[in-house]
Amino acid sequence: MRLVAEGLACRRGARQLFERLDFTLEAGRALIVTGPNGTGKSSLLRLLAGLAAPSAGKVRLEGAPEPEDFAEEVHYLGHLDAHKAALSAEESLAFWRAMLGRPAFAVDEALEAVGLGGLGRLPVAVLSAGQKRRLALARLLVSARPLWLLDEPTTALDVSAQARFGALARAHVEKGGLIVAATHAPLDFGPSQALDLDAWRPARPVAA
Ligand SMILES: Nc1ncnc2c1ncn2[C@@H]1O[C@H](COP(=O)(O)OP(=O)(O)OP(=O)(O)O)[C@@H](O)[C@H]1O
Repeated sequence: MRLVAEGLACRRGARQLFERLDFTLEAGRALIVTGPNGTGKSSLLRLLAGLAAPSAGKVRLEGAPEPEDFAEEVHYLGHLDAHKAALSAEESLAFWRAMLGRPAFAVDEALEAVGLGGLGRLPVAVLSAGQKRRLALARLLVSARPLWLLDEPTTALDVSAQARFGALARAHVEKGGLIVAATHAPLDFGPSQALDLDAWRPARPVAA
C-alpha cells in the first residue's frame, strides 16, 4: 500500500495555503509534516482524510481494497478527541471499537497500552486533558486501519505518555502501517520522511 499525493493545492477563503504538493508515502513509513502556525498542516490532514476537497490535485491510496473510497482505511485524529463526555472511558472505546469495525486491541488492552489502565470506569468528562488525549490515541488501537492521520498527536501528553505513544506508532509502522503526522514537537515514529509545508507556500497566496 502507498499514499500518493499529486499536485495538491489547498485554498482557505481567499488564500491559497499551498500548491503543487507532491509526495509518495510507502507502507512502513511515516511522513512528519511541519511548518509555522497557519501554513496548512491541519488543512492538509483534512484533505488526506477526505474531510475537505483540494482546490487542485488528487490523493490516492494505492493497494487499498476500494481505491475510490479509502475512508475505511484511515484513522483521523484531529484536535478534538471525539469521545462523549457522559460515557466512561471504556464505554467510549467500546463504542468506537464496534463502530469502526476490524477489531484489533481489546478495550482493556488499549487502555493499558496508553497508560489508562484502571481508569476505564471514569466518565470521560472528569479525565484530565492528557488523559483525554491518551483515550483519543487508544481509539487508533481498537480498530485496525493502515493509514493514521494524526494532528499534533502528542499535545497535552507528558514525557512518559509521549514515549509510550512513540513506541505504539513505531510498532504500527513496523507492521507496514503508514502515518502522516502534523507536529511542532519532534516525533520518532521509525522510518520517516519530512515535509516542511512552508516550502510549498505559493509565491502569491492571494489571487490578484
Ligand atoms: N474554514 C476556514 N475558512 C477560512 N480560513 C480558514 C478556515 N480554516 C482554517 N483557515 C485558515 O487556514 C490557515 C491554515 O490553517 P491550519 O489549521 O491548516 O494551519 P496549521 O498549519 O495546522 O496551523 P497550526 O500550526 O496553528 O495548527 C489559517 O490561516 C486558518 O486561519
